[in-house]
Amino acid sequence: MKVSPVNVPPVDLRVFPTPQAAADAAAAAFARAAREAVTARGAFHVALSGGSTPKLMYATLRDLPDIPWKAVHVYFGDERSVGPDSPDSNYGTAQRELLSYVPVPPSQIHRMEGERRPLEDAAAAYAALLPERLDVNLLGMGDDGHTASLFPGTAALDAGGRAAANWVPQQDTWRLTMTFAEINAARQRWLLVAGENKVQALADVRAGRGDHPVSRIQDPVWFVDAAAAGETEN
Ligand SMILES: O=C1O[C@H](COP(=O)(O)O)[C@@H](O)[C@H](O)[C@H]1O
Repeated sequence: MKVSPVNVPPVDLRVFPTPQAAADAAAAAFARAAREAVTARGAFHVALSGGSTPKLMYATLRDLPDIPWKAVHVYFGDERSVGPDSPDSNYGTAQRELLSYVPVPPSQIHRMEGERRPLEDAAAAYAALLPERLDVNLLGMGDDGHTASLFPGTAALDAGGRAAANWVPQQDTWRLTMTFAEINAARQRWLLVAGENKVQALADVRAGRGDHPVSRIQDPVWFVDAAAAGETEN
């Protein structure tokens, strides 16, 4: 089934001069959203993304004051089919770069069990532990326009439910991923995107071209560096 892009202009796209400036802005937004959610509902439910882009944001976040970490509940938008100690684990990256520095109670950190087999059981278990509604879903975008582990042409693009196991032929591997239904049910969706290698996919999305999975995210806030936005000077 072909779904029309939904985040074509006008979109909330914020462009920053450097990857660090984009990361700092996303970290500041995280701190603000956490305080607001805790004030309003007593907890902040946030899903983190994988890949390398969020590392700068994590490094900023761990030093920001006034984040109510004890009321933060952490989830993941996707995971590789590996255990938590693998260098490829999205949970492992978040643990090393952020969670080991901040006082989030371990019982409030909910990783996807990438080592579990069959992987469908891990997806079902994850769907069952997700909160009623995430406050913020922090996502990234690959240079092929994938987001979470929703890659172009893969079955999970059209999966129902909240989480799915997804065969990704481009990577010759299985992944765990939140579904678009779950991503779009969050109160807010943020895309943190940096690097020249993302420029074509982002230009396509902004122009409403192609069928990039990331285009199915409804009303995202984009935190983008100038290189990804194609705004660097020659
Ligand atoms: O495979 C993945 O890729 C995307 C983008 O990663 P990046 O390294 O280019 O930042 C990421 O958002 C996703 O969570 C991850 O598993």
